[in-house]
Amino acid sequence: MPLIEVSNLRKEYRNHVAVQDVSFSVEEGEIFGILGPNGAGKTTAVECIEGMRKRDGGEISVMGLDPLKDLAELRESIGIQLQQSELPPKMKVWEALELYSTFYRDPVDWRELIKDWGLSGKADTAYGSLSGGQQQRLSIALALVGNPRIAVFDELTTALDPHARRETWKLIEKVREQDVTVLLVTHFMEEAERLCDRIAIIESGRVVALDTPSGLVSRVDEQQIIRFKPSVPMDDELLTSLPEVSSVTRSKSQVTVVGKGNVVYAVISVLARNQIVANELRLEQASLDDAFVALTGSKPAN
Ligand SMILES: Nc1ncnc2c1ncn2[C@@H]1O[C@H](COP(=O)(O)OP(=O)(O)OP(=O)(O)O)[C@@H](O)[C@H]1O
Repeated sequence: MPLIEVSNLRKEYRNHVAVQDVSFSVEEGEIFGILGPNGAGKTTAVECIEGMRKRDGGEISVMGLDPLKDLAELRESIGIQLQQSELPPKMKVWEALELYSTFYRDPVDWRELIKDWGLSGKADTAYGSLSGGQQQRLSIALALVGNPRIAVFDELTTALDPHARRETWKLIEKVREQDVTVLLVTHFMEEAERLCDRIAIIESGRVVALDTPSGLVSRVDEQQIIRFKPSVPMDDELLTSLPEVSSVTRSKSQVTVVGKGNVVYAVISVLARNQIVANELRLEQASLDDAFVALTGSKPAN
């Protein structure tokens, strides 16, 4: 039985529908990703699962519990990451952990969490004096202090530099190794590809695709991507008029053509007929970025 089951979730804010119709299920032990452009409804959907917001329609079951009816019970089993502004800057690491321990019936020993999450020696440090990475580790430790079976991380790495982001990925994997199922909201394609067993891509409040990272990529796999720098200025119309070509975009002097079937032959032939040489020609396979663009029409975050 799935640990989390969401069916036809709907949530409106006044006259704006943030989540139209979202369904997915999360199996025990998974890192399940929710990916989508800004404003797609990702945070609203997970907040309905956590019981932080009341849904307007659909069904949610978290370990058999309904967030609308069984909130107190649910809070015992779901660890929610701390938002940046939630702790007073002068609160010490041990004070935060001890305070959070009092919220739960069966907390783990926070002294163990301090060791596990690399905060030894920082117990007496004020939250505001921790580095970004240390604050992130404390945020994870606080999510785990109630000994949850599920942890929800929403944009955990957004504010971090690429190095700290990669360090945090190791921590998220470590959370899973401790038998905690992870629901991960992210903007980052690389993060989703690296960490998630399955990903739901949400756009405009709907799930537009749900699959493993490689399953998502294979949906656009028959697409081919050709990049080159034309030897002379050229009109995009030459390429967009080809039936094999689905899009032509430019970045500085580079032309990127996406198409299907015999698109490589078609493009090279039309360039040759017009005496255009394709310099620095590269052919690429589809990636999760391309899948995201093809499925949502939006550019992924870098
Ligand atoms: N409290 C609120 N009141 C009114 N509208 C809201 C509220 N919270 C979110 N929205 C709107 O609902 C839509 C979905 O927002 P949500 O934060 O769930 O999206 P998201 O996919 O998490 O976006 P982001 O990636 O930018 O965080 C957006 O149009 C947003 O402006």
